[in-house]
Amino acid sequence: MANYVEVVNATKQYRMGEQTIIANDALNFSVKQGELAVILGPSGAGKSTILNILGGMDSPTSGQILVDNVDIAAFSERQLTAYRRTDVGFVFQFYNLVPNLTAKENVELATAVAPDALDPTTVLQEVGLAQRMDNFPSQLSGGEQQRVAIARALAKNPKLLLADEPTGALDYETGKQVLKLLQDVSHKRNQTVLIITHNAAIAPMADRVIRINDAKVREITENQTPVSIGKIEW
Ligand SMILES: Nc1ncnc2c1ncn2[C@@H]1O[C@H](COP(=O)(O)OP(=O)(O)OP(=O)(O)O)[C@@H](O)[C@H]1O
Repeated sequence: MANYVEVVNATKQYRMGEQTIIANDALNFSVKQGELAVILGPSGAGKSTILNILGGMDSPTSGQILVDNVDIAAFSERQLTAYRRTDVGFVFQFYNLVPNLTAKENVELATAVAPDALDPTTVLQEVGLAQRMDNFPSQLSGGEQQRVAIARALAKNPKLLLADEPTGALDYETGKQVLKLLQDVSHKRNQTVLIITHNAAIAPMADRVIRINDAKVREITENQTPVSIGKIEW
């Protein structure tokens, strides 16, 4: 299968006065369509930097970022805005839902601007929230709020689903349920999913594990038989 995401010599430098910080140092990796990839590394390794670049929220200093054969590193601001709106679903650690909108309205907010959007009700049913659509975020548990956030990301029918420490704010069991949902989404819908985490224990659930440390890719492993999240303990 062809590569769907291809990161080629991607470098990101930040200038801080006299100092230059290299957050990503010539990263090379690829992800195939429908794969669940985990980008693993300790704090400060450069994970958020590359995820933000893949999400069109930042651009690399040099290198190519091919998504579905298009180099988004060469995009103008206007093209990046369109890319963020239609091609990327983002899931954050702290959900980032709009508090005075219901679960369904939060999803509708995203689908309203996405041309290939899916039906919000159907997607909310799929993530197990059929009974909670008219609830506000404050009436939902952390795990349920994260499901709304995943539904919001999925309903755009994005090319990429990106998740930044999606279980960081959740307890162990709830975190596992959210990871299972992301694994199901990837395998059942052929949705390409990238998760960044510092939790090495979840690596066996991924089709591909990209280990990053000190701004560089250190190791890439492909799991031919990813483990169901239910079988992983940490
Ligand atoms: N806007 C910025 N300006 C300057 N330096 C930055 C900026 N963003 C990130 N960095 C630096 O780049 C390096 C990589 O940061 P990044 O946030 O990508 O790491 P991370 O692996 O996501 O860490 P964490 O798990 O703690 O979020 C760090 O040294 C960080 O201080």
